[in-house]
Amino acid sequence: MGTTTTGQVTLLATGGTIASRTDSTAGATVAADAGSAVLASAGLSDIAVEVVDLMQKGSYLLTFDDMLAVRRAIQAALASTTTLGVVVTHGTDTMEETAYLVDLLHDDPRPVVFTGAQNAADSTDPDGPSNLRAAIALAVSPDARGRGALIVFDGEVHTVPGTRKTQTTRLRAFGNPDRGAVGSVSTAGVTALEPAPARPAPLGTPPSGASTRVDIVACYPGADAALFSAALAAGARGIVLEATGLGNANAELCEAVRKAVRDGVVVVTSTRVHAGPVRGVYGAGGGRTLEDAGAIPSGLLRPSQARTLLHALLALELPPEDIAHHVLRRGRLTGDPSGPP
Ligand SMILES: NC(=O)C[C@H](N)C(=O)O
Repeated sequence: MGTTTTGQVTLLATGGTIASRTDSTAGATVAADAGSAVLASAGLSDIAVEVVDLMQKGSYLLTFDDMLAVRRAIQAALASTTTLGVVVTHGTDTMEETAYLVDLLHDDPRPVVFTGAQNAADSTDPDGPSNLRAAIALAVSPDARGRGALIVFDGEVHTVPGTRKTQTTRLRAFGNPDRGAVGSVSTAGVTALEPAPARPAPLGTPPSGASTRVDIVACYPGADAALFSAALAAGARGIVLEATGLGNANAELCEAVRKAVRDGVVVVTSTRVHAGPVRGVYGAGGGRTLEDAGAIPSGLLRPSQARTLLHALLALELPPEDIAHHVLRRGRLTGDPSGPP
């Protein structure tokens, strides 16, 4: 790897395809390997790695509180002054949510690097070992300090806001359509990163998010307010709209949003479009009407991360004005050219 280090990396294993094998009788692929097996697959001998087995799950099974458990395990690892950085092995489906929650709360200069795999550990061409080698190289790199959480996958390094899973099968699984990758890690473990951007102050860590319900409601041609109302009836304190285009809905949904906001529910408008900011431009049920109804535009955050942010802010019991401030500010942090953070 070419890096001389004193200290160790903590490998926090949570499951995912990087730890998965296919059961020949059931024919299904499930998380099966402990962290020690995941580490052994990387074949590293020149760096001390301490393995912590936190869970063994496909990331599609995780709850908000599982993600908070990842945050707490990172804090515990960083309590040791000899820990240089933390690598989290994680399923790819919801890595963008866990990494974003960790990034929002991270209050230490040492790096937390998320990685995983597209091909299972027992496949003919597993990508987990090379991704893990890159993640460990990044975790010990002085260049990675002060950047919060990072995602490394297929040699690319991403800051977390705005980054998401963009491929179901190809090895380059993650992308940030608005700002691109911020660096790379070579197969020899050499890291090259753009200068670190300024980071906002970390949020406090909520004790739990289990009693805070936040739903995502999709907008599409002909959508009525039935699903939005069902979310409210189920107890949602926050709703993220996966709106169309610049962040548009329709008159019926806007009316439902107006009533919900009046009742204290926080509504955030995101979009189903790949890239670009949400903007309140259109009336008659569009994004401008949604803003008038009290919905907060998510900037460049897509529904998965807008929901994670809203969940954290509501679990922290912040007042609605503060929630709006955080959503507006952090929605711009992914590189929206329309304004400074
Ligand atoms: N590639 C993956 O890791 C997908 C997996 N099903 C997960 O999210 O756990």
